[in-house]
Order: sequence, then C-alpha cells, then structure tokens
Amino acid sequence: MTQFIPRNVFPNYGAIPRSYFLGHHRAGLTKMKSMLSSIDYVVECRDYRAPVTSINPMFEEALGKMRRLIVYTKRDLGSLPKSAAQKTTERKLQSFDPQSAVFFTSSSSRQDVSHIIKHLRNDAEALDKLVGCRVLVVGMPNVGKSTLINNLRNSGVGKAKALKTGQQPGITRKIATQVKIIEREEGSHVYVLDTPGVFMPYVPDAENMLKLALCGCVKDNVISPVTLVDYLLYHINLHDPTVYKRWSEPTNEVVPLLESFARQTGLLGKGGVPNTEGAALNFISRWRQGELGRFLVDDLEAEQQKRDDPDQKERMSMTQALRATRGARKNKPNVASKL
Ligand SMILES: Nc1nc2c(ncn2[C@@H]2O[C@H](COP(=O)(O)OP(=O)(O)OP(=O)(O)O)[C@@H](O)[C@H]2O)c(=O)[nH]1
Repeated sequence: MTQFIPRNVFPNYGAIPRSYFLGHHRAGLTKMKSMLSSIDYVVECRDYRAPVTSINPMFEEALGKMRRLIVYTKRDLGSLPKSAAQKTTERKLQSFDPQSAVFFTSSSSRQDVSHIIKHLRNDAEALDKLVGCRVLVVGMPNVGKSTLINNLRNSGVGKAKALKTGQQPGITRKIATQVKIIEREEGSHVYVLDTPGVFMPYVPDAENMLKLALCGCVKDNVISPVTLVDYLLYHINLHDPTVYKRWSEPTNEVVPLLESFARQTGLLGKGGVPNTEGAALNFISRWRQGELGRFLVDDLEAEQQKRDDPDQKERMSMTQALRATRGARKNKPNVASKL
C-alpha cells in the first residue's frame, strides 16, 4: 500500500468572498461605542479553534481602552480536556495577552464559567459602585456569546437560560437587556449585556475567511460548502486522517470523499445520485460537533514568530479595513444581498 501524504498547503483560494459586514453588525458596533461610558468591563469572546483569526480588530479600536476579559469559547472543540496540547495552546494564548485576564470555556463545563464568575466577583468588588457593574459581551458572530451569558447566569445566580442561541450566526441582532449574573447583599450586582456578533468589513487573507466560515462565524450560504470541506479535509489530514475512515481511506480528493460519505449516510438526491452539497454541510456540522477531530485551524507558532518580528504589521486598523472594503465593493458583488 502506498503511503498517504497530506497536502501541506491548501491549493484552492480562488473566488472566495471576503466580506460579510451586515447592517446589524455596523449598527451594533456604533451602539456599543455609544454605551461605553456606562460600561465597566468588556468580555471579548474569541473562538478557541481560530483564536487569532477570530480577533476582530475593530473591537481593539473601539473598546481597547476598557477593562477587558478575554474568553476563548468552544474549548471542547479545539482540544482534548487536560491534554498536553491543551496546556501548550492555553499557555501560548495567555502569553499573547499578558495585560488581560484570559479564560477558556466549554459550554458543557460548569467549572470553566465558574472561574469567570469568581474573577468578576473579586475584581468588580474593587470598583465599589452602588449602582452595580455592567459588562458588555462582544465577539464575532456565532462565537458563543449568548451561550456564555446563559452559563454565567446559571453558575452565578442559579437561573435558567435567558437568551436565545443557535447554530447559525446572527441570532442576536440587537444589544439585549441586561442579565444579572452576580448578586451581592449590598446591592452592587453584576449585569451582562449580550451584543450582536460583529464581523470585519473585509478579510484580506482568503484563508482567514475560510477559517471563520468553517467555525461558523459566516452563514453557510456565503462560501461553497464543498470548498469548505476541502479546506477542512486539508486540516484533518494534517492531524488525523483516520477520523473519516468509516467513509473513506485517507484522501486529498474532496469530491470522492463526499460522494462516499453521502452514499453511506443516505444523503442522496434524485435517482440515488449523491447530494454533494448536502453531504458537505453535514460533514461540516459533524466537525462543529467535535466528531471529526479537535484541533486549531490557526498556527500559534507562526503567530508567535509574527509577533516577534518587528517588521510585520499585526492587524489592519479600522481605517485600513474600511478602505479595503471600499476597494472590495468596487470589485466584488455584495455578499449581504445573498443572505
Ligand atoms: N461545543 C460547543 N458549542 C458551543 C459552545 N458555545 C456555544 N456553542 C454553540 O455555538 C452556537 C452559537 O452560539 P451562540 O451563543 O448563539 O453564539 P452568539 O455568539 O451569541 O451568536 P450571534 O447571535 O451570531 O451573535 C450554538 O449552536 C451553541 O450551542 C461551546 O463552548 N462548545
């Protein structure tokens, strides 16, 4: 048997849309900025699987001066609990933001959110405010903000879910009413406010767009699901190609893999022909549920090198991003019109 060699670069970056900045993203960001004087903390959520790519530089610009907590959500999908890989990843991520309190959460772990409650309980006390402390939770679409707030409320005051959550981005479209997560006898309670997920006006690097779409920050109809599975397959093969052995031998060919997957899972169209698009969506959904391996799509070593290199510009500023959007608008159809 010939040895399987995974691709070490992804070859298919052509024709990938790079924008997903919708009306409620812009409106949400403007509203957040206008509320800052009444906010004590910002909790910035990032996706554990794409911890660097899911940083929205517009939040740094708009909210960078606030007291900040960084929460990497969906930890359960990016690493195995207590594994060496988890420890290394988290140590590195912590080192990227030495000035901020950094947390890692999985929606299935009560303990993960209890660390945030403990931190806020101690830290917010120092604010000594009679009116209570207000925390704004921000992040990319679908990163898990509402889920986090529901879990904080449950852990902090023992109450049930207050906010709607969903598998596709854009469930929260407006800044929500505040939710109490910590109660204090003297009345200085801690409240959190959910916000609509905000995407970037333009993503210069096509690979980053694929990463964000794979993690669910972009609606599933924006990028072809077959291209997304191809990109996912590229990552899976670098980690462990045996995770799909039920359906195929290790392969770099996405279409035969999806056809085999469709036949074996009954995803067939008219005349028994494999429904490749449906199969692709199903395959992605399985990865998002942790069935096809748990790994990061960002390379933290490469990020470290970038940060160590003084000549590298780390992020686009808001102005640059907006300038790029204008350029993109001239050349590309409006993605929002497809939604
Ligand atoms: N496995 C896993 N799934 C999670 C976790 N957190 C959130 N999710 C799922 O991710 C999806 C999005 O979660 P939401 O809380 O609705 O995300 P959001 O950031 O509020 O989304 P927007 O409405 O777009 O702003 C839901 O299907 C959640 O169940 C987590 O820690 N682990």
